[in-house]
Amino acid sequence: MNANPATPLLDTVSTPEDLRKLAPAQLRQLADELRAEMISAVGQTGGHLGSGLGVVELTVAIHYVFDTPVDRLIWDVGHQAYPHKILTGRRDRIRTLRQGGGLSGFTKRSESEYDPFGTAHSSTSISAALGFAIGSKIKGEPGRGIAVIGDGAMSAGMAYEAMNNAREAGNRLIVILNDNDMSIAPPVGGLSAYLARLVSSGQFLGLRGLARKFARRLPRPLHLAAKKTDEFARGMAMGGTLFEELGFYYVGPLDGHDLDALVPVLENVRDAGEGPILIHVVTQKGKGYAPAENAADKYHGVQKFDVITGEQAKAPAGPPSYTGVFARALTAEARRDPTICAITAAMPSGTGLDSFAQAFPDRSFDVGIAEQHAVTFAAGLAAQGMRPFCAIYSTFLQRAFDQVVHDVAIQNLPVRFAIDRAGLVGADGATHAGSFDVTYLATLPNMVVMAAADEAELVHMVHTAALHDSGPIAFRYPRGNGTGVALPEVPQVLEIGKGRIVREGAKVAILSLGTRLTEALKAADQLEAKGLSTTVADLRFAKPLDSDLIRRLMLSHEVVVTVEEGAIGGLGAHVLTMASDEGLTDAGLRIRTMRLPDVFQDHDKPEAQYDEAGLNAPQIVDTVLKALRHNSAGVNEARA
Ligand SMILES: Cc1ncc(C[n+]2csc(CCOP(=O)(O)OP(=O)(O)O)c2C)c(N)n1
Ligand SMILES: CC(=O)[C@@H](O)[C@H](O)COP(=O)(O)O
Ligand SMILES: [Mg+2]
Repeated sequence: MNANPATPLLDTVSTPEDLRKLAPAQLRQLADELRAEMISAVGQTGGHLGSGLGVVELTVAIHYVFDTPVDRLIWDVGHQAYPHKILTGRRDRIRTLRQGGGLSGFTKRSESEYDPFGTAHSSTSISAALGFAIGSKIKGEPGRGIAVIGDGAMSAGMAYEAMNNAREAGNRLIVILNDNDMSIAPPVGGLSAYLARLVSSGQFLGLRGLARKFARRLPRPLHLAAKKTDEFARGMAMGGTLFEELGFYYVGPLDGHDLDALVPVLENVRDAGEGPILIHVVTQKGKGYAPAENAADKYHGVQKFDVITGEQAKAPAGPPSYTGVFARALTAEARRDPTICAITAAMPSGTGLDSFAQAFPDRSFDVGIAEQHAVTFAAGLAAQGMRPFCAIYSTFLQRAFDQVVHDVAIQNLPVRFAIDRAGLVGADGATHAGSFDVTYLATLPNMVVMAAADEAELVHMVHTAALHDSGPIAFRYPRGNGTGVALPEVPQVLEIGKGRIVREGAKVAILSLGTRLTEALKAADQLEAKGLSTTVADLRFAKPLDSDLIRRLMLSHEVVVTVEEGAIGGLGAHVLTMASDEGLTDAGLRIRTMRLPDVFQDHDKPEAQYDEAGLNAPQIVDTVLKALRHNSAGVNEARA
């Protein structure tokens, strides 16, 4: 018991070992203190709030009952893991969340032994937990795989691939379905309706009902043991659930905020003979904090906020967000063209399609966390003569690469890809960086790949994509706000594969793709101040390249530098390939490609990330100067 009641219990709990010394009766107080600490911390840092609030009791109960970190606990997506981080030795750093050098906003192996697996992209937890479970079983080591997965994450196919394979793990795999009837937006699809039926069909299980139902689900020896408890009553048979059909013992639904129900069930499950087991807990996203409970999005992602009022810090009024510009441009296109429709994979607000859906509910589709399905669904729509816009963050589109190749590019279907969060995204870090879309798309035959240099260009690209019926086309744009440039009254149709000269010079040419254009122009000013006349081109297209423009600049300038917000294999690679194919590099032309470094960059502010990546104006200037200092011995000083 807590020696000094005046001391908050949370102050006595640094790790789960400390937690497990508490009496069950103390867990309620601990959970309340944990919730308060999380609200206080996120009020100062911003981040993901609603999800973590909903799993405070679950976090306490899991660490209380199971032998973490020997039992491998994996939080699907990981955005709900702040209470987990506070209870696993990171309370002292919780106010560094999502800041440069601070804690990650998701679970991360390098951060703690209590984070056995990094998460952030959804629906990976069951597969990973299965891996841990089978691994420890084969090695004869103790330890289970415990996956906590949300109802939203359960809408992704990968979760079923894992469950289909789970029988191998026996009782070493435990899946806890955290059903709060929310994704980022309200959940969609048949699964959501099914879970709602499960929850509504049986009352929340109290201990008696649980002992009854749970006992019925256990293999005979344990069933008999359960029979002895004074709680046991004649069991009621629960109709076979989807999960039981997949080979899981289904336990639930139970109240995920009731520690008196959670702890005994988890203890039973811990000691159960067979498996795998799926425990269905029902929680409330935003639980315990009225501003979150009352918000439509349950405060899924928040800015810093006043914990008393819940009022979030407002970003200073500035240029419109790229997301908002995209959504308004697409809505205008859809007014003009009834075949235009839009698809999101559970990110209606993040992609701006929530506003599109208000205007065109019958032409807007939220398919759940199902990017692979989203792409092939779009391919089907396109094959049927619709003009589908698939709006998926760059990083999440990675999950559907084969669908882009196999179902869209090979068939040359006119699917439009609106790729938001292109480039470095800041606080979400490496898992969410939009680093690879130019690399993985511009390599595909038939694909057209555009990158908007500013919000006016984005309007033109939405229009160009809307009218492009001869095959797939993608346009990318970053997280955050535009440059403040005036938006066009009338969008232009851009000529496919044609870039534009933004600034005329003579000695140095900077070939920019996307929003690095601002830094390229700053660099040109600095180079001009050093007497180096600099041309700046906005190539607009990574594929097809504007070969005429690039050739002309290469034949008339001494140094050519490409700059892009993407990894190797993107614009620079294509320009170098074109130059070498045409022998343009034979005459000693100095070409340098500037791109994201070959590392996964941690979270920080985007401007700091681009500084670290070496893609800001001073680094562009430095690259040019080093290229000009290239000495006759052929040793490139740039490497020095
Ligand atoms: C592959 C992928 N697509 C989209 C997202 C964006 N995303 C983050 S959390 C979330 C909703 C998750 O819902 P749920 O699993 O129910 O968790 P909850 O927030 O309700 O706790 C989504 C769509 C993601 N992380 N990964
Ligand atoms: C956890 C998750 O994957 C999403 O909530 C993501 O963090 C949203 O990113 P944006 O904040 O860029 O919309
Ligand atoms: Mg949910």
